[in-house]
Amino acid sequence: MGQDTVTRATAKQHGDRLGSELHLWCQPLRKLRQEDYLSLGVQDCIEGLHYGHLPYFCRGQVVHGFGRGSKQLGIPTANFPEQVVDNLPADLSTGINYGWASVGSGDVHKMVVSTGWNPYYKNTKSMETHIMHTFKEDFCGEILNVAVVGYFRPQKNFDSLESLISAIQGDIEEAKK
Ligand SMILES: Cc1cc2nc3c(=O)[nH]c(=O)nc-3n(C[C@H](O)[C@H](O)[C@H](O)COP(=O)(O)O)c2cc1C
Ligand SMILES: Nc1ncnc2c1ncn2[C@@H]1O[C@H](COP(=O)(O)OP(=O)(O)O)[C@@H](O)[C@H]1O
Repeated sequence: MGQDTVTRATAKQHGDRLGSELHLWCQPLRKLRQEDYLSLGVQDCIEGLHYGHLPYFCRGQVVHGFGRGSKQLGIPTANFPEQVVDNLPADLSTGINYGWASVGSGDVHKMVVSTGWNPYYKNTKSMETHIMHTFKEDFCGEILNVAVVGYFRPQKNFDSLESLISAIQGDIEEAKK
């Protein structure tokens, strides 16, 4: 299946949800070569299309989370509001995914995103995105756009904060490949 097929299928699948915004998301995917697709998990995308959940596009206004990302983990994560989390499709697995993100109409960067109940903290369901970019300022209140293109692993419990941090850093390294 060629890359145009993936983006057309994606556009058809998600067109109603995102309307005219969608073509913006197809651009970074189109620029990639076949081997980049595979390393980014486009095989996952292709397989995901059969199951109807990947790639998954969503956007929402960034809200404050539980205030632990920067302070406890040293890894800031932008939280989606309840409406976005509550409207995630039932067939989108919880766990750790990766893909692309932009803030407002800014540049598109790689990202890792964690969706679920954070077994280490046992909180309410959240969807938290770490964008692999250094921002000059906090962007709480701005619109976050994400394109989830692949899946890494389920959320896990850990016996120490250090182990949780090390797992997240491993995900970030994996997403750089
Ligand atoms: C890539 C990534 C992987 C994560 N993996 C887990 C996990 O396996 N288990 C878990 O309890 N939380 C996991 N988290 C969620 C962190 O616990 C969460 O981001 C942290 O609690 C900060 O939340 P806050 O921004 O709402 O304060 C992960 C977060 C990211 C970005
Ligand atoms: N690279 C980044 N990825 C995600 N959020 C970032 C990043 N850089 C700065 N931020 C900011 O940090 C905030 C998240 O910080 P965090 O400490 O996890 O707090 P909270 O739990 O209150 O959301 C985001 O809302 C965003 O404004």
